[in-house]
Amino acid sequence: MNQNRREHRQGQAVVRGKLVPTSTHDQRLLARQGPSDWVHMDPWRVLRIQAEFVEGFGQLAEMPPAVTVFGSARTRPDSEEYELGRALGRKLAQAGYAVITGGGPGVMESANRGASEVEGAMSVGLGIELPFEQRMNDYVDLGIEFRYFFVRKTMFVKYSCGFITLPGGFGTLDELFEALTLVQTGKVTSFPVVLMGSEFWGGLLDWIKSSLLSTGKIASQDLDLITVTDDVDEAVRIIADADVARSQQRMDESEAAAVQTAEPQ
Ligand SMILES: CC(C)=CCNc1ncnc2c1ncn2[C@@H]1O[C@H](COP(=O)(O)O)[C@@H](O)[C@H]1O
Repeated sequence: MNQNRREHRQGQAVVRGKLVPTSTHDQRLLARQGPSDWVHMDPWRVLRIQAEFVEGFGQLAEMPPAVTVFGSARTRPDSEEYELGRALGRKLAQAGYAVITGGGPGVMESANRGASEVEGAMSVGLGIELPFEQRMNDYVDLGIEFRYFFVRKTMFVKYSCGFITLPGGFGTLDELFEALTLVQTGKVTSFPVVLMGSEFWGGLLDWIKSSLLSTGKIASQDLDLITVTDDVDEAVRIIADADVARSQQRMDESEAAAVQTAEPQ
């Protein structure tokens, strides 16, 4: 048997050899030009997208409180950043959090690896179908493969109580700024966004202040949405403090609702 045949994961399926497609589901969905039969299939595609949401929600419904760790797919296992991600995954798991990543290599692998080293902890990978071969890293206990980036992103936000971002490239920046926009616009509340690596992120923060803040593109309180640290313990503490604040807020809200119901109309 040929062990070197090309392999590709499509949702729950694995295809090999000549069945490996030349494009991904995301690419086909986003392609605006081309034969018109693709366009006519879009309404049907919605059902597949819907199924992906159903599958994701179903698989993740029983998750304990979780934290998502983002960062470069290209970080090497012998680097300091990898060690940082591994230590972070371990500390988050020791604090009782499940660790969610994109399930890929680099920082994702390091955080999953750290979590997997803690007895009883849960290490989750939410993978994405990409045009080139890749596989879920070995340290994932629960792995779910998504066809569509936007479905996967919903899962990261819905099932975690904060994001911690290590150094990364475009993918990491996309995830970081999406999280910040959701918090800034009040779509999610009490949701900490922590950047680890002050040297790496320093330049971006300077630019945010010198360009975005100084020209009024963001408000000064928006800067408070981001915390930068090099300390793994501090990163975990920020997440845990926000958790306490969120629980308190929920208790206050349900008490207020109970008082309102009890009051005579
Ligand atoms: C070697 C290589 C590039 C593999 C790519 N394999 C991947 N597998 C899963 N998630 C990914 C992958 N690449 C990018 N991402 C997503 O984008 C982020 C990293 O992108 P980047 O390397 O910073 O821009 C991750 O947090 C992840 O959610």
